[in-house]
Amino acid sequence: MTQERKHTEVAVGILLRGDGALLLSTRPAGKPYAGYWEFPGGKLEAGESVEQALRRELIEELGITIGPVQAWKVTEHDYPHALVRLHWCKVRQWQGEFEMREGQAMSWQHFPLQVSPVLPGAYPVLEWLEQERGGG
Ligand SMILES: Nc1nc2c([nH]c(=O)n2[C@H]2C[C@H](O)[C@@H](COP(=O)(O)OP(=O)(O)OP(=O)(O)O)O2)c(=O)[nH]1
Repeated sequence: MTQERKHTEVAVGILLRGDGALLLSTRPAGKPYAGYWEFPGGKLEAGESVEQALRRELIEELGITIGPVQAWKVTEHDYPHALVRLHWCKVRQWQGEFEMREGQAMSWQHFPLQVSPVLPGAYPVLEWLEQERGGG
């Protein structure tokens, strides 16, 4: 019998600064793809909405409290470790000082990105963001 792989639901934040820069951070040691650059976020816990998960994850990972969350796109990526459904949200306001609570590195980036490698699940969204900026 074939079994459908169950999706892992993930909330991902695209933090946009006034000058158009976006925030990327590295995946902590011990996780799949450790050291790869990604947008901050993480898996939904039981009973959580995308927005609730994103608020929780950004406090846990970065120490910031986010303002309005704009649901933007939904993508899927099939990794060896998981089939993920990524719920991409734009965030333009937040409060608090950035603290890398999981030992990550962070970087505000413009296109073309100056960091690599980036998680493959983020490629489509990076392309759309770049197009929005008239970059190609
Ligand atoms: N945060 C984030 N995850 C992404 C991106 N692109 C992408 O494919 N993913 C995938 C990688 C992981 O399989 C999944 C996120 O899960 P995770 O392991 O980082 O989440 P988590 O912080 O809740 O992890 P955990 O340690 O609590 O299990 O989504 C991205 O840009 N940001």
